[in-house]
Amino acid sequence: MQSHFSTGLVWFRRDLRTDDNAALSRALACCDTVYCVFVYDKAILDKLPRQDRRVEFIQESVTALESSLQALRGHASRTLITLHDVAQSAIPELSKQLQASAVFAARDYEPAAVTRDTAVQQQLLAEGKQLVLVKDQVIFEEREVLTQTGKPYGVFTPYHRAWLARIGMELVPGHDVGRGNAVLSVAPDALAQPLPSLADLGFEATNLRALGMHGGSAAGEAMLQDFVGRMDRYSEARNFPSVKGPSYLGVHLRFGTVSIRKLVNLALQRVRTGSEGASVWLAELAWRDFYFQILANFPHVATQAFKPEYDAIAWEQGEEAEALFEAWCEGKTGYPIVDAAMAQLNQTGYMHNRLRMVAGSFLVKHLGLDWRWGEKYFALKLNDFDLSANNGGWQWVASSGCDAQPYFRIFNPVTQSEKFDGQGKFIKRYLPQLAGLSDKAIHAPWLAKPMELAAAGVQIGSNYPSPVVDHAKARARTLARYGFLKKSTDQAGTATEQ
Ligand SMILES: Cc1cc2nc3c(=O)[nH]c(=O)nc-3n(C[C@H](O)[C@H](O)[C@H](O)COP(=O)(O)OP(=O)(O)OC[C@H]3O[C@@H](n4cnc5c(N)ncnc54)[C@H](O)[C@@H]3O)c2cc1C
Repeated sequence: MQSHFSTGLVWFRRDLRTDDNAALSRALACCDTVYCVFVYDKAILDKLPRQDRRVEFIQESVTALESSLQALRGHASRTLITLHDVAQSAIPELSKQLQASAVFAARDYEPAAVTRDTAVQQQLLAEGKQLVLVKDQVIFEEREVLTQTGKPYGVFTPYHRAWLARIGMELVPGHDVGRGNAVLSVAPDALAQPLPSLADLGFEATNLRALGMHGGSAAGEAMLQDFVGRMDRYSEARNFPSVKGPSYLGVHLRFGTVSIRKLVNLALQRVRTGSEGASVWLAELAWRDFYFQILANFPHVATQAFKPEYDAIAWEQGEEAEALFEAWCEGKTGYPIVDAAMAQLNQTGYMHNRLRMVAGSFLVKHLGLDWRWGEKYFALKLNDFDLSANNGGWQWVASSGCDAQPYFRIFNPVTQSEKFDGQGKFIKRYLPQLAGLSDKAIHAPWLAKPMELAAAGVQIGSNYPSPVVDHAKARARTLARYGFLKKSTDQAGTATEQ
């Protein structure tokens, strides 16, 4: 395979930064001239609603990327070519126009991206050009951490141990982009169009800015710095949705406005000084890699259960099921912790991890709905939506995934609410109509005394819904629904509740 090219093209996708960027670094190292492009891919964008926080985040990130490339080049002329087109055909076309003999990009592991990249590669090969895909999004790819018999891991704990052992005592090496000013080229005049605005792309502004969220690597760095001071307390704080416990970096990881290696190295340095919080956070970053390798090694999970026997579950169907689904999507189930979680998702595009588990479990194990319905809704709404982690999370709550919770473990939404939002602070933030209820009543308002409800101005069935299902009955139905798995998996034992 050729290792030196006169002209190369860097195709930015989920790596919208210059710092520690593997594709950019590789292109700078082996080309005499390097062009850069970002494609607003119509194959993806045309399917999205016209207001989408992710598109706004990307648009801001692309603008910031252009500034970073100009800084790297040491010149304020247009460096990043942007296209609004179908990437699969636009990239080979552009490489022809630029006479680039190689296109460099960070490897993407999602099935649709793999199909697109294979098609691009074939078109380039037909022209005698190369598509050079490099690892950037993950610490270890799907064949890098394997069991002793050379198989992919399906259980997290031994994977995590092997993942840490593979990193060893060193920090994870980064990617140098120092040669930028010598090799980066300005965009040719014909392609040096102004960067498209949101309106140019056919999208409308969302509440992203009002939420204080910004795209771009400077915003990612600011968020990281904000978290660094909290990292040591992560293990205690991360479970309580009203507390600023997690990093909120998911969306920056999704679009590559932070480098995963930088995060892992920061965590590793803290772990080595004995920080429990850093160790737990590092494990979350390993979960991210874990689900990436699950999707890459077992691509059937994108549409089917990881454990095939779980595809035989008979989910609720029909009008009533659809009405329950709608109530869940809109945060009108009558269970405050679930409804507040859904309100957080709908209003901000973020949902706290504990609540993703509780709201997800509620959909599957209280409403009896197919986990894929919930997965699809999260995919539409989450700013940090990532097929591998979302699918892994949903298959975890549905018990159909690798290393998932056993099917007979059913989160009790009221107990979860009492445990993780004891004073109802989170609930009150998203369901202000319940703000007058006591710490005890807020978790299950339908059980409150009429006097307390009246004093708090809460009318069940009017300004707050009655519960759409009864917990005990729903639980019994779920145990029956999953019951046929008892023999085949031999995992049942005693039914437990969390
Ligand atoms: C049903 C369900 C759906 C989910 N969907 C997504 C999704 O679409 N995208 C996504 O990134 N995460 C998803 N998660 C995992 C997790 O909830 C989010 O990563 C986390 O809440 C993001 O917030 P944060 O950035 O503040 O995370 P932090 O707690 O600060 O963690 C740091 C990073 O570690 C990674 N991470 C943390 N937990 C997990 C996990 N369980 N699995 C994989 N990676 C993890 C993420 O990249 C996260 O940004 C899902 C979990 C569940 C239960």
